[in-house]
Amino acid sequence: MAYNAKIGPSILSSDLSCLGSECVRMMECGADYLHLDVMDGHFVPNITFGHPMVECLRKSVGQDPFFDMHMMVSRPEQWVKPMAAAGANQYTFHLEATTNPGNLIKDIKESGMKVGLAIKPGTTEELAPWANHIDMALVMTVEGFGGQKFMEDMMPKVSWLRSQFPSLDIEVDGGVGPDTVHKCAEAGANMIVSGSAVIGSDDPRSVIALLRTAVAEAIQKRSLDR
Ligand SMILES: O=C(CO)[C@@H](O)[C@H](O)COP(=O)(O)O
Ligand SMILES: [Fe+2]
Repeated sequence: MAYNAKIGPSILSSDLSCLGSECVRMMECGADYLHLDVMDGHFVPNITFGHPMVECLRKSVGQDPFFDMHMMVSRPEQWVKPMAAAGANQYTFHLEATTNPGNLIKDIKESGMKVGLAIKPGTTEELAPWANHIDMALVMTVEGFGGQKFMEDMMPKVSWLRSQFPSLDIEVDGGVGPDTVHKCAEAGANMIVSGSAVIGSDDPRSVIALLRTAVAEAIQKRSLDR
């Protein structure tokens, strides 16, 4: 079991006029990484930001914070090099957005980034053939934008992936917070994206600690059960 509990606030839920200081605040509150949602208004209905913003953020927060780029874009191939140059650490693309995942995985690795592969709620076992070639699988637990209700019916997908790929980093994203994290952790997710529940809280440090404890306890229980 090579994976750890990691908590990544989705900074889209923060005051976007202060993104740099919000990123720093999340890291100071104990975040393990930062989850940055890129939406192009085509693959999903909303628009957020692109690589110029990531470049500014990297300059503002320094080299340390790990940027997990959640690329909710059509044609993810076109942003690999710009995102790598801007300072992204992991490029998480959607399986639904490409006809050639193998080439894209290769390009991402050659650009020096880790590879994340995301699936929308309607996509299931299509991820499996790629699981041994990626660093992380992202199981979406909402459709398309922040602040929505957690889809518990995605948990069998997480459990199945965990049973098949015992060492893979598995991330969940969408509606995850103190009320829903236990279900994710028990199913086998170890990377937790949380936007509104962390950033909207008066005490983000405590929420991050609670999320991490829930995942760490589930990991420990799983290792004892083996
Ligand atoms: O990718 C997405 C939404 O599509 C997310 O990263 C959300 O931004 C998470 O926000 P919450 O649902 O946790 O508020
Ligand atoms: Fe996301």
